[in-house]
Amino acid sequence: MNIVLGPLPDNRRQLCDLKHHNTLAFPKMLARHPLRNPGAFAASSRCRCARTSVVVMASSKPKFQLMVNSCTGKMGQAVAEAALRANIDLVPYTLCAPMDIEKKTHVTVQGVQLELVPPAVRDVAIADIKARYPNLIMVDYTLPDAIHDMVDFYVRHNTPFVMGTTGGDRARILSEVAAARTYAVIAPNMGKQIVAFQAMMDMMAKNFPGAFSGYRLRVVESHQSTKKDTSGTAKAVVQSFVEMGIKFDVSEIELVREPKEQMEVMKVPESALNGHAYHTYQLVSGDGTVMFEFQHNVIGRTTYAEGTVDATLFLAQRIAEKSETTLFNMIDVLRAGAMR
Ligand SMILES: NC(=O)C1=CN([C@@H]2O[C@H](COP(=O)(O)OP(=O)(O)OC[C@H]3O[C@@H](n4cnc5c(N)ncnc54)[C@H](OP(=O)(O)O)[C@@H]3O)[C@@H](O)[C@H]2O)C=CC1
Ligand SMILES: O=C(O)C1=N[C@H](C(=O)O)C[C@H](O)C1
Repeated sequence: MNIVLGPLPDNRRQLCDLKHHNTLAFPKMLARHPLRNPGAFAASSRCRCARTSVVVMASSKPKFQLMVNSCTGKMGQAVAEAALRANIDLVPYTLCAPMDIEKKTHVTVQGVQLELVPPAVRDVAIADIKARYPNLIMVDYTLPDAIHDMVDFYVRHNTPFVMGTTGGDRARILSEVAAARTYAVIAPNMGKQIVAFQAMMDMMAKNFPGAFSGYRLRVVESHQSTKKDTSGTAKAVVQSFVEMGIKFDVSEIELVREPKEQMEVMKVPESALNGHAYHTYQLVSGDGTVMFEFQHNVIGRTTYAEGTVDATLFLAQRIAEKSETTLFNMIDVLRAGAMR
């Protein structure tokens, strides 16, 4: 007889199914049962006795270790903090930009020291890090200038990664990562509700192409003055509007980076000048009689950091089950019900 055990939430029933087994014959399996020890339960574990063969398909939480790169930066720091909140094993290293490591060797996240690994030594260091942390996933929030170099690094070392960094040649990045079959989640926005908004716009474009033809689009985005590039989120959303029939080039997106204008025009609170993301998309009909406006305004980094942690958990699950698909975006993570 074969019993195939399905994923959660059937685990309660699974435990009942297991009760008829002689527990002495199955000590290992019962010890690894998700209800007893969720962390240690591996996908596709197999257990046999004289009477019954049990193939366990469920995996509640695959074990992995997370290395958050660029923890000297705002998002790197926020993601590392979110990972600690989620009790994820944080690897005590972080890739950083070229710097003088004679002067600074570590960065601290919530009291945890992470050793800085600059580009000059990272290709050597990674072998040792992978040996010590065999189920390694990396998170990348570096800068548009560094994005291709970082992608090449993850691909070269076949290191699964979640990338929120914007900029670069997105088509080139996606095709390179897909061709290498390196497990990855890549998206310009990790905030759950913003991802849902993007999915909605995408569905509208697919279902009603041309629905807004003849409309004029105005896109205004405001971010902290240190942000050099145009919002990656705005660029992605504009793509859906173009598919809905609107003529618009991403170079027409209006960037607000001046603190005075941010406070007076965009109504950004002073306390958020160093970390905010305000986006407004306004669509007006050709004759000016109809207007639509969509807006998402975010203060701080928490929503993006939490979404990034969700993406790492999702990716760990896909790796554990040896998913045929290796490249994902945040809409995939949302659709899988993997966002808390
Ligand atoms: N997907 C999403 O939801 C979100 C995406 N983002 C994107 O994330 C990126 C980072 O944003 P943010 O954290 O605010 O920016 P920051 O400027 O605060 O941080 C960038 C970090 O990257 C480091 N860095 C630069 N080059 C390298 C390199 N070669 N290797 C390793 N680290 C490097 C910088 O180091 P140093 O300072 O020494 O140069 C810095 O610590 C941007 O592209 C932004 O648009 C931001 C928020 C949400
Ligand atoms: O740099 C930021 O801050 C953000 N960058 C992402 C983008 O460019 O779309 C996401 C969000 O806007 C915050």
